[in-house]
Amino acid sequence: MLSVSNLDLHYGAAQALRSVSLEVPKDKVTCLLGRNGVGKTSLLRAIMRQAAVSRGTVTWDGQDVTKASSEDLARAGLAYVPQGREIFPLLSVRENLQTGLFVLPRRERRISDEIFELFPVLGDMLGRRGGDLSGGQQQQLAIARALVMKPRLLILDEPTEGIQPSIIKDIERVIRLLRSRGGMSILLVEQYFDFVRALADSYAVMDRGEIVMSGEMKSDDETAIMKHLTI
Ligand SMILES: Nc1ncnc2c1ncn2[C@@H]1O[C@H](COP(=O)(O)OP(=O)(O)OP(=O)(O)O)[C@@H](O)[C@H]1O
Repeated sequence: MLSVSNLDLHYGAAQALRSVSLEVPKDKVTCLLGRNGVGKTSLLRAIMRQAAVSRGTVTWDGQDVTKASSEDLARAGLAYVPQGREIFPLLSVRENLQTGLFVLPRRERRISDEIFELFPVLGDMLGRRGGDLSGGQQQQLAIARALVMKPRLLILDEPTEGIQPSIIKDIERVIRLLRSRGGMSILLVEQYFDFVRALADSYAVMDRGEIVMSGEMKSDDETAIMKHLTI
């Protein structure tokens, strides 16, 4: 389980996270919701040690990882798909996928067939340059590259952003499959509530740097959640 307690994060004088606490239970899908600019990405970057916190702790399976390196976190089973995907545009699809292999023991360093069962389109495009893929295909590649690492926690930052509906459906199908298979926790950041409604086991809503609501995903809470997502 990932456990975040009382995180504060500042950009200069501006405070982006205010005593944020969040739990991501084992083998469940937890969704972090909130409007633009409320601090969702900052929280993910703090967890992944891409941004320095001014207070608070992050533990993973009971170990304090607040000061671990990004590489240690990857080896400990955390994989992060950032917003905007950040695939390598000049590398081929195969080479992009191979960049995820470094965290695995040497004898396990191969891309499993399962990746292409989840994302058949990537199997047809192995030699294509990442930068030549459509936005939706790049998102699939970014998720696949994270899955190559065989993570125990998959962190996805707005995977539906700017993606066409048919590929959103594909990504939803993959998350549903990973969830039903077990062995992986998922932390999904979204603004698009319709996407998470049926996928999430639990949720947290952020507003202005704080968690303002959280709990199990129940239809009773939808109206209150929506209030925080609309302007
Ligand atoms: N590197 C940075 N330097 C200064 N301010 C930043 C930086 N990154 C984010 N911010 C500010 O911190 C606040 C939280 O931003 P953050 O990106 O975490 O929000 P978000 O909820 O993920 O929004 P979005 O959905 O647009 O990504 C915003 O006011 C943003 O302008």
